[in-house]
Parts: sequence; structure tokens; C-alpha cells
Amino acid sequence: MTGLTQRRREPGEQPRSTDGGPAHLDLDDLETRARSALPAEVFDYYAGGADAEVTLGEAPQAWRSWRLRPRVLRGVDHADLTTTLLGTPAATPVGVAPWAYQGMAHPDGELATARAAAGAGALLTVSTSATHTVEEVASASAGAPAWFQLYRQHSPVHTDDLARRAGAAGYRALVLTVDLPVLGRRRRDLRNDFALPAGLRMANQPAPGGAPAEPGPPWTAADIGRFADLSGLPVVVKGVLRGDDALACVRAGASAVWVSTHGGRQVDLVVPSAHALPEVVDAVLGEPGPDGADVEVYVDGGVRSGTDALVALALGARAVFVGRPTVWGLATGGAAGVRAVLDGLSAELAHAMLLCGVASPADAGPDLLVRSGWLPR
Ligand SMILES: Cc1cc2nc3c(=O)[nH]c(=O)nc-3n(C[C@H](O)[C@H](O)[C@H](O)COP(=O)(O)O)c2cc1C
Ligand SMILES: CCCCC(=O)C(=O)O
Repeated sequence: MTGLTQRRREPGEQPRSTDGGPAHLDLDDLETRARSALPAEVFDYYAGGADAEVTLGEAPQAWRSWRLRPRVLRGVDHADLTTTLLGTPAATPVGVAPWAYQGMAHPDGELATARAAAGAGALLTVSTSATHTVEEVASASAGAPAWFQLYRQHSPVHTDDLARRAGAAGYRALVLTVDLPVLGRRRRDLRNDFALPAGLRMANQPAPGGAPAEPGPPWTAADIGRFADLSGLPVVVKGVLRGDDALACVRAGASAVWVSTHGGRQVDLVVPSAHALPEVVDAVLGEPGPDGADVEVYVDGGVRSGTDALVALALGARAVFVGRPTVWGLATGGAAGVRAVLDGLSAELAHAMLLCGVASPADAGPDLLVRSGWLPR
């Protein structure tokens, strides 16, 4: 974070070369470096979105369609980022979104991301489609809180087994991703004929050669309570973009809803998370979760700076999650790279909060925002 004053250059001192890596977080530069570090089709898989990628492109812009109204003279000289998420303490409201196949970005894959999140005190969400098992990633987290993200598997027996294993392995919540009944149409992957590398371990998939699975029925809201019972964990529903759906999830036993377009990777032209968030917050704010505590709302999609994150908190999100920035961090610098992204975003958020007179995440509210009506649309 910058100090109170500008630094004065010493006589004869030259500006530092930044070749040793940026001293501050530069996500555009990180993405460029990740593009060079990764095979082109892997980069495209990580970076890409569905169809014409309209939603993907709009996601960061949507946060930036708001303008901040800083509070002054409120006696705030420090922003404290600490929070709790479903009762679990976190050092920052910036968490790691679940993303698949991290072994393509770095040999240590999810283990490196887990170590980085633990070091940063950031909440980690681990994808079903991981290249290390549910239990391996839990041990790499070394007691740091993590959530497990569950997809509906081809076999319901297998899905249920993963839910139970997540509970047994010490994860603190089960995140049901509900926006992927099938994979979106990702043109880059189609063009590249993208396939996962032959040696990649899909660690949470059953060994090939077992009995053919009977696909179960599609999930409904009733599965929320069922998975809570199976896993013994609070359930977060990820991929909600409407108030009515959010309320239905809460009434069916969800402890939290996670507003997301899946990084613009599922259906194109969906409403950006930044625009869906207020509707979802309105629908569930003050609703009790299954344990009587207020339901929580999280958001992801295109959060690329501390000010983006502050807008999300002001709109009512209790936490923001980031996907691709951590992909680029992992691809370019392993655990240290992910850590730098998480620490960098948290530092930017703390800085923005201080400048806006916001003492804590809970202190952020809609009074901080105005729609930027004067901007060209
Ligand atoms: C490469 C990649 C893989 C993803 N895999 C998963 C996944 O396995 N499970 C899931 O729930 N979401 C997955 N997502 C979606 C993310 O959790 C998150 O919603 C999205 O990346 C947030 O947007 P951002 O990348 O703009 O930060 C994935 C996203 C990316 C970019
Ligand atoms: C079925 C797993 C797909 C991983 C994923 O969620 C994504 O690529 O967006």
C-alpha cells in the first residue's frame, strides 16, 4: 500500500527496473505471461468463454458501471479485512473460486493453490474436477478452512460419495454448482479440438472399467437439504442469477447463494454478476439459513481490482471470489504466484476501503455507490 506521501528520489538514483516482476499487482501483465507459459489450447481453455464471449467481456465492465461515493471525515484510518464466511474466520473477503484441472497450469496444481490460500488467509474452494483428490487437497490446506465444490456426476452414487468424502475430509461447506447441466459451447475449445492432456489425473473420478453408471435425475432444490444431510456441511448454491431462484434455494435449506455466470463459460448473453447481485441480495437479505443465522451472498466474475471488489461488497456480497487471476498466478509462479494475486487484490481492497472511509467489509453498503449514468453505454 502506498504511504502518506510520495517518495523522494535519492540524488543519482535511477528508477528501479521492474524486470524482476511487478512490485504491485498487474493482472494484464500476468495474463500475458501466462499466455506465453502455457500451451495455446490450455490458455484458451482457461481464458475462454461460451459462444461469442459477450458475457465474458462484460463481466469486468459491469463492476465498472458503478461509481463510488467516498465517505470523508469518518475517523477511519485503517481497513480491517477480516470476516467470517459461514462462521469460518477469513483474513480477507477475497476467496479462490473453484477451477478445474489445475495440474495443467502447474505440476503441483491444486496443492499449490491450497498452500497459497492458506498463507493468504483466503477461503479456498476446491473443484470436483481437480487433479488431486478431495483428501490430498484438504491435507495441503493444513487446517486452513476450505470448501468443496460439487458437480452432479454421471453416477449419483459417485456424487453422493464425493459429498460424504468432503464432509469427512474436513471441508467447511459444500458448494453445489448448479449452472452446468451440460458444458457450455466454448468456441475456442471446439476450434482447438481441446482435450485434456493424456497423463492428466482426474483424481476424483472413479477408476475406469467399473460398472456403467445409471445417470440419476437432474438436481432440484430438494437436493440441497439432501446434500447437507449427506455431507454434514452447510450448502452453498453456486451459479444463481435470479432472486426467485435464490429464495427457493434458501427455502430448501441453503446457507448461502453464490451469484455467478461461471466466468461466462456456460450460456452467453447472461446478465453479468454485478447486475444480478442486487436482485439476489434483495431476495434473500434477512432470510434465516438452516442454523438460524442470516443467509450469506457471494459473487464472482470479472473481479480484477480492489475497487471492483469494493463495489461487490457495497452491493451486499459478503465475499468475492476470483477465478482466472489465480489461474494466471499459478501458471506463472506456482503457489507464490497465487499468493501474490490474493495478497495484491486484498491490499488493493484495503486501500480502496480506507480511501472511501470503510472500516470493514460489513461497513460497506449501497450508500457508497451511484450508477454512472453519464458513462457511454
Ligand atoms: C478454467 C476455469 C475452470 C473452472 N472450473 C470450475 C469448476 O470446476 N467448478 C465450478 O463451480 N466453477 C468453475 N469455474 C468457474 C469459476 O468458479 C468462477 O465462477 C469464475 O471463474 C469466476 O470468474 P473469473 O474467472 O472472471 O474470476 C471455472 C472457471 C474457469 C476460468
Ligand atoms: C465438468 C467440468 C468442467 C470444468 C468447468 O467448470 C469449466 O471448465 O468451466
